Amino acid sequence: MTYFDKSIRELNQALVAGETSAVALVEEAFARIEATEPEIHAFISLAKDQALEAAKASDDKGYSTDRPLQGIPIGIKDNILTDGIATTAASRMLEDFVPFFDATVIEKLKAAGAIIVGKTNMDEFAMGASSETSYFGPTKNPWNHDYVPGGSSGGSAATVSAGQVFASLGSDTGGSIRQPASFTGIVGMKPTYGRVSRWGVISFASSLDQVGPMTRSVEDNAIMLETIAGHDDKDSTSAELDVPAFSQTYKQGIEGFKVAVPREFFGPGVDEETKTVVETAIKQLEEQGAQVDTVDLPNMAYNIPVYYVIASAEASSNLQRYDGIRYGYRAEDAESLEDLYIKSRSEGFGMEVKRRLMTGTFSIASENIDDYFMQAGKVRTLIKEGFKELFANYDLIVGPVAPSAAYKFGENEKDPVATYQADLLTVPVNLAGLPGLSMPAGFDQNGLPIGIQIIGNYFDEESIYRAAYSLEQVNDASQKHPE
Ligand SMILES: NC(=O)C[C@H](N)C(=O)O
Repeated sequence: MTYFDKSIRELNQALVAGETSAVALVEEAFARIEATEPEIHAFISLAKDQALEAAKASDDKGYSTDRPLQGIPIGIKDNILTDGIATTAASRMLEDFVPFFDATVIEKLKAAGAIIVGKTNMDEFAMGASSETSYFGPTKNPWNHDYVPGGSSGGSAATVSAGQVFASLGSDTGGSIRQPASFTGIVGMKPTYGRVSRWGVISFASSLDQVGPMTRSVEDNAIMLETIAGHDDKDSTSAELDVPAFSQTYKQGIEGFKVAVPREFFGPGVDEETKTVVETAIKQLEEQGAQVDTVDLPNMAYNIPVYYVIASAEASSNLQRYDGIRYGYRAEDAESLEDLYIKSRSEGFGMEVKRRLMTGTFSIASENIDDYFMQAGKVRTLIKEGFKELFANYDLIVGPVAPSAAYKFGENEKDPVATYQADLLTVPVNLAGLPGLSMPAGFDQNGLPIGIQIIGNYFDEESIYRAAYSLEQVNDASQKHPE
């Protein structure tokens, strides 16, 4: 019997009833990984021995319905530290780095009994939107191997979409959970900034980064977020708020919810198929009891420049630690200290990372900071204000996740700015620090998934899950899976 079309709760019931075991689930996960991985390449490293050991311990302990994640095989993005399992951020710089402690989110997942099968592929240091910038080579889209799975959490998306594991963790700085979820037809949640601890997560842009779950259903997603969320003394940006019971309230419906649809989310650059699919899904939300209004969201045109100034500036500061001395890649035959810095960083970082570090360093140089970084900060405040005004009157904001479905490999390679511009619908959510979810809404003419984005007010992931679940009941896009 195969369990790979089952939800986490169904698996838990099967484990409680003794119909299967964690060892059987892990073995099945690895059988599927061995069958599909040569084509898909969702993982940078696998941890079969550790996973089987954890599965045995889990089976010995026994199961109960209040521990839904116990015994469930999951994947973890390779920028989240895992004790004893290599964590590379898909960079040559960290190729040999094996952490000796777990990130807080990993501690929490392990405490809940989840079983880590491996570390998923990604764009190098999470910089990219196609997983093509990985030092270890790209991940393929399980729906069609000629197409990218999105990024930067492309491996986490592909492994869940391909049914290798039941859930994964991704990180989202400017869309890195939501866009690959959209491209691979799964559910991806970027929680509110501060909802989930980032202690032990390799920093990219600290005012934007958030960790979140990627799953095949809304219910699975709510279970995962409930497990990883909450205040952490080790991360001063994590909010001192109780975690709502997301996995209990998601079925409460959306009768009377006020939903805003910004005109700007359907502007130039967004293709017609995407608009049609998302508009149909919005009608379905209306049929479920939501009151939908078309609105204006000002300052949308500034999102991309503001994001790429702020994210790159923060990256240039965060990535200074990779200097060839403390840890990470060290170039051989350096002739001086400066030479060591230059050679190690030149050889250890890939093209896209270097591009961000150079533009980021430029925008915080003393002669430029007022014109670039400070200016971007001011516009960011205006962008936040725009959302705040909408949320004074609305419960949710919805629109597309990305301007199109997945594209073919190599399509954006020569034009990094085109790749940046495709982030236009996801980055405003990070700039404002709001929660946003992507879920399947339909398909394009090539049969590739198209997602809808549901954005909530600060720390209101609950309303997002309620809307997402309501839509999941009437929209059949979530029912389809790649062959
Ligand atoms: N990291 C992300 O969230 C993805 C975004 N496309 C970036 O490259 O910055």
